[in-house]
Order: sequence, then structure tokens, then C-alpha cells
Amino acid sequence: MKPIDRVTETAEKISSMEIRGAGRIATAAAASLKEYALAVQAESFEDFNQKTAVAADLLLKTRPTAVSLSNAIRMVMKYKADDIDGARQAIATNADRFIENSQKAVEKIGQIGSKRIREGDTVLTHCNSNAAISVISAAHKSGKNIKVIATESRPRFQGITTIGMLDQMGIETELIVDSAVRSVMNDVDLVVVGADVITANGTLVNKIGTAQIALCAREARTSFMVAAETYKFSPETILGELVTIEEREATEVLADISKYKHVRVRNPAFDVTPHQYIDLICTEAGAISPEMSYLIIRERLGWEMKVESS
Ligand SMILES: O=P(O)(O)OC[C@H]1O[C@H](OP(=O)(O)O)[C@H](O)[C@@H]1O
Repeated sequence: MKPIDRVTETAEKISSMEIRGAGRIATAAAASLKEYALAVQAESFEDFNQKTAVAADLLLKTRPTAVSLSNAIRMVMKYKADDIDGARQAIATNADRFIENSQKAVEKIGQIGSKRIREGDTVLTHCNSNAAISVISAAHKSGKNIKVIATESRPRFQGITTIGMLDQMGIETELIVDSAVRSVMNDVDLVVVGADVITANGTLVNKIGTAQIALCAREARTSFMVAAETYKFSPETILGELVTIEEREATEVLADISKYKHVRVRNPAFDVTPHQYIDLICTEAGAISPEMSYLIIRERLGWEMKVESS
């Protein structure tokens, strides 16, 4: 298989959600760029740079919402080199560093966020977030007796992945349909969800249904915490850019949509939770209020990435 075909294969797995999760797609893209940079044949340094830029763009176009993807690709492709060998090594080193830092970040988020879970708490989570599950897992491993309520997360049912992971960990879990959230919210002590994007003013873009959960939590006076690596924050939003909400195929919701003449399916993959509904954002750099998101973007991601790529 040609090196570019391997990149295309990874891109298709991300687009189809065979590889999914904002963190997982970012690390998969980094690994794919490393594999490609080490394998691609190039006639010149310019040819190498052009080919690696094409590979990066193939991966970037797979999921329009997850800023983890664009941040990861930018971090991997941000290097100085004088020749092809230098560039190959720089991309490989950046990719390895991103993947290692991403894994460490999830662990750190678990350590920090789990302190917000008390003995006997019931935690509600949505979709399937490595960062959110790390918080829950760390609380369980620290000996706290907790219960989890997990939503099934239609239409792709990522919640079934979540209950499988929690079951393996030995954590008592209840599965609910998404529309049962308000009915159970009075039994919930803390909501913990992941993030696809956090904007400069602390707004959360996450799996569809998150915003409703935040509404229900606010009405029930239940704390709402986001677990997110710093590369989930969006530098572009500092400069006024809007986050694209990915619309996915109608057949994910209604397989036989084609038999209807007057029916259209709307299938946004994510929704927007205003920062007013978020009590805490737990990152590997620490637990912050949504209003501190700008500092994360400036201190941890650096504006120069946006300025250089603008
Ligand atoms: O990076 P981690 O915390 O694993 O997941 C973050 C978010 O990515 C997922 O999106 P999708 O299921 O890939 O569409 C969910 O929205 C989840 O909350």
C-alpha cells in the first residue's frame, strides 16, 4: 500500500467514526502523519513539504468540529528543518510528543477531576469521553464508592462503549436513554462530560445532547464539569472564528429515510453549551472556571500558531 493510501485509510476511519473521540482522532492523525513522513518518497525538499501538506489536509478535512484534530496537526507540522531527513525526524518527534502528552494529560485530568467526586456520589456522563472516564475511573480507584449514570448517546450509541468500559472497571452503572436525563437529574451529584471544543469564552462544543444535560443540571442545581485536555481549546475563536457543527448522514438516525417523500432528518453531531452552564473545566494544567479559557489558549497553545497559519 502506498504511503498516501495509508493516510487515506486512516482519514476514512476517522470520517466514518470507526476511529472516534476527540482525543483518539487527534492521536490517530498524529500517528498517521508520522508514518507518512517516514515512508514517503520525495524528489526534493519542496516535494516532501508539498506531499506532507496534502497528507495533513486529508486528515484535517475528516471531522470539521473537533479542534483537537487541527491543533494536533498544527503541532505535528510546526517545525524548522533544512532538508528532508531533518523534516522527517521533526515530524516523527512532534507526533510522538503529542501522543505521549495526550496520554499523560488524560491521566492528570483524572487525578485532578476525581477530587471533585465525593464518597457515595452519583455521576452522570454523556457519550464516550476518555477524559471524563479518566475522572470517574480515578475516583473509583481511589476507593470512593460511586455510581455512574450513562446516557446511550444516540444516534451512534457511544454510551454503550462507556458502559462496557465502566463495567470492566467494576463501577456500578445505570444506562438511560438520552431523553431520561431530566427524570434522573435529582439523583445526580455531578455531571462530567468531555469536550470537542472549548472556545475563548469557555463555551463548550460537545456531543449532541450535552446542552440539554447542562440545562437540566442547572435547573436541578447539579454541578456540571467538563474534562478536557488543553488541546481541545480553540485558538481560532480568540480571533472571532465560529465553530462548525458537523452535520452527519441522515441514515445514522433513520436507515430507511429514502422511503419517505416529505421527511428530512437533521443530525447535528454536536451542540453548544454556554459557559454560564459550566461550573468547572478540568484540564491537565488544572481546574479552571470557563472564564479562564482565554488564558489556557494563550499560555498553553500560543497565539503564534494562529498568526502563522492565518
Ligand atoms: O477526547 P475524548 O474525551 O475521548 O472525547 C471528547 C468528545 O469526543 C466525542 O465525539 P465523537 O464521539 O468522536 O463524535 C464526544 O463528543 C466526546 O465527549
